[in-house]
Amino acid sequence: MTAARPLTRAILALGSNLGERRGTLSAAVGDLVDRPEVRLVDVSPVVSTKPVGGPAGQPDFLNMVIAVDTTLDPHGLLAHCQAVELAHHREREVRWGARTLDVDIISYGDVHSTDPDLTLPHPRAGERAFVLYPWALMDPNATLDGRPVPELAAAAADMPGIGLAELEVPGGNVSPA
Ligand SMILES: Nc1ncnc2c1ncn2[C@@H]1O[C@H](COP(=O)(O)OP(=O)(O)OP(=O)(O)O)[C@@H](O)[C@H]1O
Ligand SMILES: Nc1nc2c(c(=O)[nH]1)N=C(CO)CN2
Repeated sequence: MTAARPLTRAILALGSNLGERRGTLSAAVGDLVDRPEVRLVDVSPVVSTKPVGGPAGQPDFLNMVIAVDTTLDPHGLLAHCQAVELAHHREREVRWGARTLDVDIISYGDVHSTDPDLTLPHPRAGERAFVLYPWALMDPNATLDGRPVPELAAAAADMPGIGLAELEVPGGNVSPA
């Protein structure tokens, strides 16, 4: 008999700038936690953000983050996130191009990895207000590599393009475990 993996806290970032963005984010949160190995711990507000990088003329994004506790290993969690992207018709054509749904793993416990298929923490998270700002709203005490997320958010270059999209969030805020 194999021992069950311990629960690990992971931070996932979701973004959508094509289609019915709010409905997609809401459904994706449901899909991400619709298996016994993944439990929803916390949900950020949804923010409206200007596209950073990628082709010009893209629509604005809605972005949010969630915290989950999971018994999946890091690659199992990545495969699950990618399956949820595919279920929402995510296509990979242009780097940083418009997409119905993007799900990135921002952190997985305190695991560090330089594997290009799964770099942890996410290599660009510390500069991205579209990740840091909703994360700081969800958890003002959060840290990324030992640095306070609210400070990183305030310093992020894409901050001026950001605003709260709505305070009603998919799934509603749930209490930390
Ligand atoms: N922490 C991570 N979370 C999600 N994907 C990752 C991570 N680290 C590496 N990857 C790899 O990045 C690849 C490209 O992912 P994706 O198409 O979502 O990139 P992107 O969202 O366009 O850009 P970015 O990586 O800058 O967010 C994935 O196939 C995945 O294997
Ligand atoms: N505003 C915004 N810009 C982006 C986003 C995103 O989610 N929001 N995702 C990207 C690649 O992951 C690249 N640029």
